Amino acid sequence: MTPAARAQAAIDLLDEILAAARGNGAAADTLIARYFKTRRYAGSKDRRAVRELVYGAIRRAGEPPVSGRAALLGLAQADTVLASSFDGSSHGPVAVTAGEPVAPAGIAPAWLETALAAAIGRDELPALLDRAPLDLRVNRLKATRAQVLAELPDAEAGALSPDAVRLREGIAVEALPIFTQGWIEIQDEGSQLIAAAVGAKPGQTVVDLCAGAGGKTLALAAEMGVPTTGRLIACDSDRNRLSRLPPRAERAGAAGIETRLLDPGREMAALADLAGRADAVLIDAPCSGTGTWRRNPEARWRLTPERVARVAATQARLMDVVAALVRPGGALVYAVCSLLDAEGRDQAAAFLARHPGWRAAPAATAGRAHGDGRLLTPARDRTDGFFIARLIRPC
Ligand SMILES: C[S@@+](CC[C@H](N)C(=O)[O-])C[C@H]1O[C@@H](n2cnc3c(N)ncnc32)[C@H](O)[C@@H]1O
Repeated sequence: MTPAARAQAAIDLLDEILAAARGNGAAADTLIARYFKTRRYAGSKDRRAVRELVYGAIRRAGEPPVSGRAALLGLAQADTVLASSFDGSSHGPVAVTAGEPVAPAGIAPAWLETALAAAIGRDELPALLDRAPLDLRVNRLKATRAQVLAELPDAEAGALSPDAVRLREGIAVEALPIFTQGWIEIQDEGSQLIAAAVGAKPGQTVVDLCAGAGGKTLALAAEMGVPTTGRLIACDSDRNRLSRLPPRAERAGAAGIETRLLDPGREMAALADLAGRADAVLIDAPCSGTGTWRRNPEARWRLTPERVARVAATQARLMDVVAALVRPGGALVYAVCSLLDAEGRDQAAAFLARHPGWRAAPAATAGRAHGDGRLLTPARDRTDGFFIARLIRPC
């Protein structure tokens, strides 16, 4: 592909990504993969170059641009080579006309910038869109961090989690023998700290309420040394996600994890037998994902105040419902990969106000104190953005 043809491909993709953002369609990565599936003439260098253009344009535009072309013209403002590809050549973008819309540069839609700046300060906002490193979690059930580092000469030990290994450059981790043998999982170092905040121990009963495909469940299993005399119960309302957990657990050597599919709004129907019996319950709650823009920068084009309010209502409901599972003196660990106070600090404070006698305990050693929990941010902690609170039921 010529540079101009690559630019036109990026414009077409950006149009698709914008339409998906408006209509709650597929993620950018999925759309890019689909696009190239039907364009076999594009070689690996073309794909990489188009992807760079697409993500560069997405990262640069805080507000959703009016079109893919406006997004790429915005990126071209600081890139003369890209600007010169708007030359009207065949397969390339038509030449620029006077007064054409150009997407303004920005971090996020204005309402989100204001809300995030209130939580973390304006200085930290640009790092929300940095390129994320690739973090791995060493599976203690199968290997030590020293063994994994010996297999990955370009990796370094993570600074915050004892199991973290960080790669500066993305590599095809899933093709590595140490992956197929279950020594490692792909997991952001901040996510590893959420699992650690649960403080799960052998012999305990631990519930992972929103386990998804089990990223944190497997970290909990490694802490508990499964199989043990304890119980680890992974739940989710999404059958597909939850069905991906058993094969991962098998690879990780984490036998004995129970899975339970929950009916949203009727979660306790499947959990009643555990009432008052859990040493710890982790709610890795569904959230707006404002802390993960390093990986999904177009997610900020999808958010609306109404969406945040909806997800916040679900978070509060889940906390109230499953508090009943926690035994006296046990812990409810609440976490979101969002930096909005409406989903983090304010949720923990409102829960404590609604549940007299419960108290907040230290949730992690990393990050900064924020209300009744802790906040991890890309700028200060070099992790995705998270809020974590550890709430203790009265004895
Ligand atoms: C942040 S994700 C969890 C990620 C997962 N813990 C991990 O480490 O990979 C939130 C999860 O909450 C689930 N969820 C949403 N509503 C739920 C509900 N009412 N009960 C249980 N899970 C729910 C979603 O399906 C999603 O998998």
